Amino acid sequence: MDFSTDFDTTSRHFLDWFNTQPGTTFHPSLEIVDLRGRGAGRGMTAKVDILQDTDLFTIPRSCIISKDTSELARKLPELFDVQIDANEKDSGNNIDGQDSDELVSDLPKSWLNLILILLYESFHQRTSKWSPYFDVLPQEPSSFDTLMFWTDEELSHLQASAMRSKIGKDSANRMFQERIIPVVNNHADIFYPPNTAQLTDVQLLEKCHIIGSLIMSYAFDLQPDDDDEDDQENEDGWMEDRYKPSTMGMVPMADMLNADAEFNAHLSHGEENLTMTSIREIKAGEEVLNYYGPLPNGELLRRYGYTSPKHTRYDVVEISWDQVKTVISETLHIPNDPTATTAADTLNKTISQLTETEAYETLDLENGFLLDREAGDPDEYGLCTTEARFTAFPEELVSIISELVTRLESGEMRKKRLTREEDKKRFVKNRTLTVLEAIVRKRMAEYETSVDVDDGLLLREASDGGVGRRLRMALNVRVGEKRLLREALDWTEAMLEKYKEAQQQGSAAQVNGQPPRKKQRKDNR
Ligand SMILES: C[S@@+](CC[C@H](N)C(=O)[O-])C[C@H]1O[C@@H](n2cnc3c(N)ncnc32)[C@H](O)[C@@H]1O
Repeated sequence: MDFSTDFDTTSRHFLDWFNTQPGTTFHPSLEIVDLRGRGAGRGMTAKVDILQDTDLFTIPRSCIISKDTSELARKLPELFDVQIDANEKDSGNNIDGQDSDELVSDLPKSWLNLILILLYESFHQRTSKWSPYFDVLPQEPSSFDTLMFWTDEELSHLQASAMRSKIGKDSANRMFQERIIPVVNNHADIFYPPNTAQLTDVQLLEKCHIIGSLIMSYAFDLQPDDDDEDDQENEDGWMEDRYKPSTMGMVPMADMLNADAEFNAHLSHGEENLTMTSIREIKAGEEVLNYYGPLPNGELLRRYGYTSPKHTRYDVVEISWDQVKTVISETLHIPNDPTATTAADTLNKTISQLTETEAYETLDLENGFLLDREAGDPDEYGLCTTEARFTAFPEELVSIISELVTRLESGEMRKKRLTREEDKKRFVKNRTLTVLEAIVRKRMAEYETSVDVDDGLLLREASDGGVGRRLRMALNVRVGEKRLLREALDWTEAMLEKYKEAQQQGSAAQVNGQPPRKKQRKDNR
């Protein structure tokens, strides 16, 4: 069988099915295309130029798979009536920035509901009204490139990226075993069609991972109605289409769009329908693109299984508190404290005293710190018009290091006879920058290869595709992080240089102003 014809036939069946659903619309200038050649699966392109503000397609809410439409919710209403726990309320689907173990145990009810619904619907796929839709959805582990499905060897190519600790496979297993598998087994008569073999727990667990990953990369949050929800928009008026507190659902056709940091389509949520609209002109042959939010490439890879050069502007590097503490202990002069046995004790004591103060008591050091760029938001046409630049370290990080310098190096300041407030401030700033520089260098050293080596590998990939898709994406993530560290280092060195100049000018000003006598005599000789 011709592989691509099969792919196109499945796409066509899906489109035909979509067009026969009551209330749907699909603009005749659009087509579903095969983008596997560039690792992007199915996507949608414009056949001719499409004007801004054109309705591209409309999906009635009745066509969405959710608790409002699935038979499962009617057959087992008790599963869906459960009140949302206080700690789940408004956690929405926002799983940003959480570590793996918190990640899944806190999974909101809307995710759990949709996992159960999709298990039910996929078991009844043959008779389901969504059958042609299921045919275009990935249903095998091999269809996913999200980090959950990478081998340890593949993950090792991410080197020192914090993404490796954010996959959460163990906690996902636990959550599926505790909150999904027993429900399916206890209601096997409903979940499985008559005369079908039940899955073993091992098979169910694998299926849960597939469905969980499908939801992560395909599902939408269903806002009640855009008109009622104006206040949920961010400053630029962009509501990201995922990860908001609400019901989750699978939205046929909307999820056939790929996405990028620059995009040209937007999904609005009406009372009866969801409508995808062009937010600027889409030229013939151009891909129609949605927006997943300002995600760094590592996060894009974890959730969606791809990386994009346009998302590099949102790249981040995590710095753990342990790393900060190690550098502080290696860089600052820790004074002798008769009540502490070692320098490490003195440092710990100083940190405890500091974090007990009002200014720092709410700071959770164990969360670490995030380096990123000032990247701005896409404009109303979905374009990123400002250059993304590293402009500062996180305020809390700078503040805590400055405080520790002030407390730990007061003896150094005395030794240097720094009595004027401005001299002390300059000293603290300088030492803070020195610590920050050392932190960045240490973090850089954790990656096994340099940017140059990685660039060489990426060049090889570009010329002969030699390194493979997953290694290329891992390279994109780790190179992006290293470039950000490089920018942070350049910025820090430039600031240190500025302070050095200011210090020199400061001492020159002292000489010109009220110079110490001894020095003046010496200079005059
Ligand atoms: C909502 S689906 C989009 C349709 C999908 N391409 C398909 O074939 O079904 C999201 C998935 O599409 C892929 N994708 C989305 N945007 C992409 C892009 N810019 N480049 C490559 N793959 C992309 C990723 O695999 C992602 O998990």
